[in-house]
Amino acid sequence: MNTPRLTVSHLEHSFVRTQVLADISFSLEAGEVCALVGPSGCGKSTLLHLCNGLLNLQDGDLASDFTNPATLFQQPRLLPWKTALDNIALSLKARGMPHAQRHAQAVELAVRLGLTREDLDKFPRQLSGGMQSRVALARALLPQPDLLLLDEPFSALDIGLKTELYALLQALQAERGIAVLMITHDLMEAVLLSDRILLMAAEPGRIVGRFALHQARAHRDDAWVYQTTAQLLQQPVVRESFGLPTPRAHAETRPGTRLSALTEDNTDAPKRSPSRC
Ligand SMILES: Nc1ncnc2c1ncn2[C@@H]1O[C@H](COP(=O)(O)OP(=O)(O)OP(=O)(O)O)[C@@H](O)[C@H]1O
Repeated sequence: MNTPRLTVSHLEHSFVRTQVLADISFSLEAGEVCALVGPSGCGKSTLLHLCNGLLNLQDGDLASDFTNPATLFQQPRLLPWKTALDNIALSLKARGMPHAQRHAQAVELAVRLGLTREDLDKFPRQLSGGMQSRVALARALLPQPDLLLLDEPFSALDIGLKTELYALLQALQAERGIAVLMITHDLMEAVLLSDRILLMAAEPGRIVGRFALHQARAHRDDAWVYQTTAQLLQQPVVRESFGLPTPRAHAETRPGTRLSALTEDNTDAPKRSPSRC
C-alpha cells in the first residue's frame, strides 16, 4: 500500500481582490512533521484552512490520501456546556460508539495527557488555559487522526507547559505515524519539532525557503536546537522574510559554516518555478 500523502500544487488564494497565497506547492507524508513558518499575516492560517477544507479551493490542486484529518486551533474551542470528558469523547459519540466504551477511551488518553479524573468532570470555564489545551489535544487525538493540522494551539501557554504538551504530542505522533502540518512563528519550535521547514514570505504569501532537518527528532537537545536555530537565522532568505536587518559579515555567514544541521530541501518544490523554491 502506498504511503498516504497530502499534495498541494500551485495553490493560489485571494480574499476579495487581495491575493493572499501565490503558487504554493509542497507535500507531506504519513509520519512526517512539517513546520510552516513565516511572519504574521503571510497566509499560514489561510493555507491550513485550505488544507482542512474550511476554505474552498480557488486555484491550484490539493490532493490527500489521509482519511481522518484533525485540526487544533489557537483557541481550544471547547463546548462550554459539556464537561471536559464529554468534550473529549464527542467525536466518538458522533461515530455511534457506546457511552461506556467512548468514555473509557477518552479517560485513558486524557490521563496520558496529564488530566486527572477530577479535571474531566469539570466544565471548560473551571479549567486553566493549560488544562483546556490538554482537553483540546485529547479531543483531537482520540479519533486516531492520520493527519494533524496545528494552528499554533499552544502559543498562549508558558514555555514549560508548551514543551510538555509538544513532548506528549510528539510521543503519540511517533507511535501512530501521524502526519503533522504545524504553523508557528517560532523558529526554535519549528527546529525542535519538525522534519522539514517551509518558510513563507508575505504579500502575497509564498514559499521562499525549504529546509530539511537531519537530526532524529528524539535526539534533539537544547544545545542542538539553539545552534540550528541560529544557523537558520543567519540565512538571508529567513532574515528577509521576517524583516530582520541584514547581519554584518561574521563567522556564521562564511561559506562552510552554514547549515551543517539542516540543508535546503527542494525535493517537493514546483518544477516549473525558476526561483529557489
Ligand atoms: N476571511 C478573511 N477575509 C479577508 N481577509 C482575510 C481573511 N482571513 C485572512 N485574511 C487576510 O489574509 C492575510 C493572511 O492571513 P492569515 O491569517 O492566513 O495569516 P497568518 O500568517 O496565519 O497570520 P498570523 O501569523 O498573524 O496568524 C492577512 O492579510 C489577513 O488579513
